[in-house]
Amino acid sequence: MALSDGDNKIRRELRIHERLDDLRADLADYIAEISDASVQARGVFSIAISGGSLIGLLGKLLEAPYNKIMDWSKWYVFWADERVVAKDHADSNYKLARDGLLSKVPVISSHVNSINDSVSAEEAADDYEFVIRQLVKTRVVSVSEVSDCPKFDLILLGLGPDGHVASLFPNHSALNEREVWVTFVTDSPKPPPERITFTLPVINSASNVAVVVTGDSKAEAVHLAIDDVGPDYPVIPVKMVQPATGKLVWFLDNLAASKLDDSSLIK
Ligand SMILES: O=C1O[C@H](COP(=O)(O)O)[C@@H](O)[C@H](O)[C@H]1O
Repeated sequence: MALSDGDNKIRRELRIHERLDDLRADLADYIAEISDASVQARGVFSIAISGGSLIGLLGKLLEAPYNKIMDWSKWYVFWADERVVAKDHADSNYKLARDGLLSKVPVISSHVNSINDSVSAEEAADDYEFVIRQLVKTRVVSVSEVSDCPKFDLILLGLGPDGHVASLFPNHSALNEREVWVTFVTDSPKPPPERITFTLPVINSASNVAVVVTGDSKAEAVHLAIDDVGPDYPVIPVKMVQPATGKLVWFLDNLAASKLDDSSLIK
C-alpha cells in the first residue's frame, strides 16, 4: 500500500507491506530507480546507508535482476552513522554492510567511504567531513541549493524504538548541531557509546531520504513521528527528518505501522 501525504509541507510517502519479502522488493526497486536516475543525471550515485536491521532488508539487491542491472561502478557509498570501533568489530556498521552487501556486489572499493577507525570519535567525525568535502568539490556528491550542505542522492535510515535515526538520539545535543556536517557522540544511550553521525542539516539536504522500519517494537515511534499527535508528545529525532526540497519515503511492515492513526492511512 503506497500513500502520499499531499497536504503535508514535507513530500512524504508511506509504503506499508504485509510481507517482508514485498518490502524488500519494493525497497530494491526504489533504490534501483534512484540509482538509475542519478547516474543518468550526474554520472554517479551517492548513497549513505545506516547500520542495524536495514542491511538485512537490502538483501534483494544481491538477487536478479538488481545484481545485474545496477550500475555498481557508479555507486559512492557513505555511512549516515558509524560506531567508532575497528572495522572488523561486530558493532561496526561498515562490517555489517561489507559482509551483508558490499563484498557481494561489484562496488569499486575506493568508492566505499568508511570512517577512520584509528582515531577518537571527534577526529573521526572531522576526518569524515573532510572526505565528504573533497567529494563535494569534485561533484561526486552534489551540493544543496538551499544550504551549504552536501546533497546525497539517497540516505537510507533505520529507526530505533526510542525514535533515533543515524546516531541522533532523543534529547541529545547532537540534534541541535547546525554548523558541521558530521558530528560525534561519546555517550550514546545505545552501545557502543562512541559514534559519528550525519547532522540533521545534512540528512535534510538529501534528494531522497528513506526511513525503513520493521517490527512492533518501533510502532510507537512510527506513530509519534507520522501521526498528528499534538504538542503533548515528545518530538523524537525521526520527526525532525524533513527534507528541505527532497522526498521522504517510509518503508514499513504491518507491525511497524500497527499504531498509525487511520487518518494517516487514508491520505
Ligand atoms: O545503532 C543504530 O541503530 C539504528 C537502528 O538499528 P536497528 O537495528 O534497530 O534497525 C541504526 O539505523 C543505526 O545505523 C545504528 O547505528
